[in-house]
Amino acid sequence: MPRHKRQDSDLDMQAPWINTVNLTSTDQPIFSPNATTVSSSGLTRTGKANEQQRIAVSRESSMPASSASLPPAPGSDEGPTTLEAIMRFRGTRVKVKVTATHVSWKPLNPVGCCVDRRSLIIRVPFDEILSAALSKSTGCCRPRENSFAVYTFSRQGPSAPNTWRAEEYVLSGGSAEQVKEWVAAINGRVQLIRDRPRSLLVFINPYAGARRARHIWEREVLPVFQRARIQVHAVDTTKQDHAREHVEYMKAEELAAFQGVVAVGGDGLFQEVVSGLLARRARGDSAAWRIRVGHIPAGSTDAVAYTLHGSRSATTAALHIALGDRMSLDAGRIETHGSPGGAAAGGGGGGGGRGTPGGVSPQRHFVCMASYGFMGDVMRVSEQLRCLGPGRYDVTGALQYLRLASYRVAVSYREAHSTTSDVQQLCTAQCQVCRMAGIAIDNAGTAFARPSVAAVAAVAPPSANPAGIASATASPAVPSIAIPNSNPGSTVATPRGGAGGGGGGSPVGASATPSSIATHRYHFPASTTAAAGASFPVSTASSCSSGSAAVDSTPVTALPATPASSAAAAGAAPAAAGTGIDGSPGCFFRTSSPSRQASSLPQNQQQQQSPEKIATQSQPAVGGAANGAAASRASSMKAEPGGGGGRPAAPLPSGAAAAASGGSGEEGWTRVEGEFVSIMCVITPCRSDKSKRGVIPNGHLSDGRMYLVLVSRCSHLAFLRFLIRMATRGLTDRCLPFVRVIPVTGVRVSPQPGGHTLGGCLFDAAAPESNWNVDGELLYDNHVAINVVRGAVEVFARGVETHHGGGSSSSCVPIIRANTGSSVGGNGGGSGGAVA
Ligand SMILES: Nc1ncnc2c1ncn2[C@@H]1O[C@H](COP(=O)(O)OP(=O)(O)OP(=O)(O)O)[C@@H](O)[C@H]1O
Repeated sequence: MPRHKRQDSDLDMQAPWINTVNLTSTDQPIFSPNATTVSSSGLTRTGKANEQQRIAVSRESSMPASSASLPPAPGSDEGPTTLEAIMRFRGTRVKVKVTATHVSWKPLNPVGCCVDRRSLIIRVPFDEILSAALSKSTGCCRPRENSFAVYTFSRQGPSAPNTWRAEEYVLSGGSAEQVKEWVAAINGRVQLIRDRPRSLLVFINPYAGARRARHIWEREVLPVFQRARIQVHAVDTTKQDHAREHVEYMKAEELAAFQGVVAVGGDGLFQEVVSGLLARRARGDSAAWRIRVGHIPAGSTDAVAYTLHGSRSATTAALHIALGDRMSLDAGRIETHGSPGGAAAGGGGGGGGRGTPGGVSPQRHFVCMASYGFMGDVMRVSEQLRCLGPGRYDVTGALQYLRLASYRVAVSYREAHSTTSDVQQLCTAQCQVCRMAGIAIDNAGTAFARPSVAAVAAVAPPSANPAGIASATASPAVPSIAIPNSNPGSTVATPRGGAGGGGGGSPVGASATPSSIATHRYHFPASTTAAAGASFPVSTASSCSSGSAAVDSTPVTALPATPASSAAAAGAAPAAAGTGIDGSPGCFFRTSSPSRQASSLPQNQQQQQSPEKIATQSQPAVGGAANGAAASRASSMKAEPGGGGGRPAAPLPSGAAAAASGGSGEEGWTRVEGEFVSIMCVITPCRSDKSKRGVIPNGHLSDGRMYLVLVSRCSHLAFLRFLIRMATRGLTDRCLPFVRVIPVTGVRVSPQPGGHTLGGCLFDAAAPESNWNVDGELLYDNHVAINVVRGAVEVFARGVETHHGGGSSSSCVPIIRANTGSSVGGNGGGSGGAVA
């Protein structure tokens, strides 16, 4: 057999050297300061440490050109050099070193003027190495024999620091024995790194994007996984919801065999995997907690991968997975619950298995954005034009721009705490905002930092897990808002779902009445972000005045959601304590119509004043009475013609009044009603090719907040400015006079009677309402409640890195290695990492 053939097979060998190296004595563990005790014979007691020991020993016994345990360089924190040898790299003699943290080499002698010396100076930390293997490469300047490859990656430099490419550095040693020794040493160290996945379940959507998912998988991803010695179980999806159902209903022991689930496709496929995992967790399956999710971008938009990695490169995403990156990611949970019969309007009778027998409010999760209005319209039409491929979004975007419909909607939101530093700090790999948010909430009762099964059960539909409800009630730390199911017949229908009639849907049913569900709420201080923009005629007042974040453990009655129940509560309520208008503390506040408000506005805002009406209230929610009072006050204020506070008002149409009570009757909730071109809930920065900095550049991956973006009815020119702003610089509060960006933790949206207005030349009578576009998937019920689930899933990602220059492969700022072990600076990082 030719030599290189034999070397080929070495790639798949799992540390063959372990049982063959002759052990001699040594007195210290070499590769990890935390290694286990070394016995007098030089043998360590655990398998893991055994490897270390053998590596340590082997370097003494068989390295002709090696020098053992050199003293650390002055000022070095990398420990002693454990291996050293003279080898050849790209035809040049180099001195190669292995320390506790990295492998490095540099030329021994001055190189010729035609050779870039910097390209020969390489330093690769172990946690950036996939593996080492006897080299199978042959080439004009690569020796066939006695060489080995170090598989790692490099960053593309300042222009695209977050786009990585796989690298293979080939070093040739003096003898076959020496080369094997080095391969063993490097692999032994790499295997000590925690959290590297060993086995992955992979879903490939062959129809995603430009239908290149299979190609991308085979050409770009599989080679990386092979280099990292990851076993894969790949499944081609055959229908919509295939991945979700597979993940949700596969046996627990089967799932437990994997460290992660990877979606090769678009955002929709990723969302399916997340939904499947969360559904398992809601059922109390603890195995689902340790499963990480990865996204290989092969879809049309790929906002998830772009947001997580700052790049849309499939190789980059594969490398993040292979390196075992780990971080928590917030998800938005969107529940439909409002429109009688509306949920079924999408057809499909259950959307390929997403139906919910028993009429439980169906849930969807998103990790980028849920949007109603413009984006929903774009998605609805583009789903019918999938034959155009990814370009369909441009076509339908242009059509919807011409149409420019605005929709009458009531929005209630619960504002989140934010500080000036929060809104100035970008979410990068070492994001302090996300970290501090976790700490703050941990201190407040370990509520969100790592949601317990009970916490998830508490947000599940009531009868799905009665025990979960009990847990939530008993634990004051669970900050969930229970959404009563007011629409027993509601289902989510999906565009391509078959007439499933609910088959395969979540096996839950609703039996508890809203009032039986005890919930607990956070109280956050008033938003300084909102306060900073005082010229916008929207009240920043809310009941969030309790100072630092704290958990209110007082059970409160779940909100009435139906117009009927809200109206009843309103009628029974005594007057509430809201006083003062336009700046008066703690009371209702409303904006007047553009013409009435104009005199009190700055010049630029007079031109394009939004028509929405705002009602907030700040008195504590004490159940239906307060809610009703708030509703009744809000109703009268909204109908009041003068725009000032406290004056008598004509009653609103019944629909509007009912909607007011549903949202504003609770402490900390603000209600907005108006005509909007677009409503978006953005939970992460939401980066994509179309918005490279992100829709919300200051959004965070795991801070427990999302951003409510309200775009009021405006002219075509104004909306074009909005689109350009979103694509180039991203959105901030009041970046345009008709745009609000509000950090929130909960949102409820109800389309209002009055339907929509077409601002443009295209008439679309079939769409009096828009649709929710949830990370690229359509929802067919427009009455929704959206909440943040902090740290809902763990993903194979580290966040966007900040480039700091430098010439080697590691040219970015150091990353918090939450996923790596011991000497690489790891700080632990959750569960699941297995060391072979
Ligand atoms: N084999 C299949 N046939 C039909 N639909 C599928 C199949 N596999 C997955 N799907 C569904 O197709 C939808 C779109 O898939 P996906 O998100 O992967 O691609 P995309 O829409 O082109 O990309 P993006 O979401 O980034 O725009 C998802 O709802 C997914 O559930």
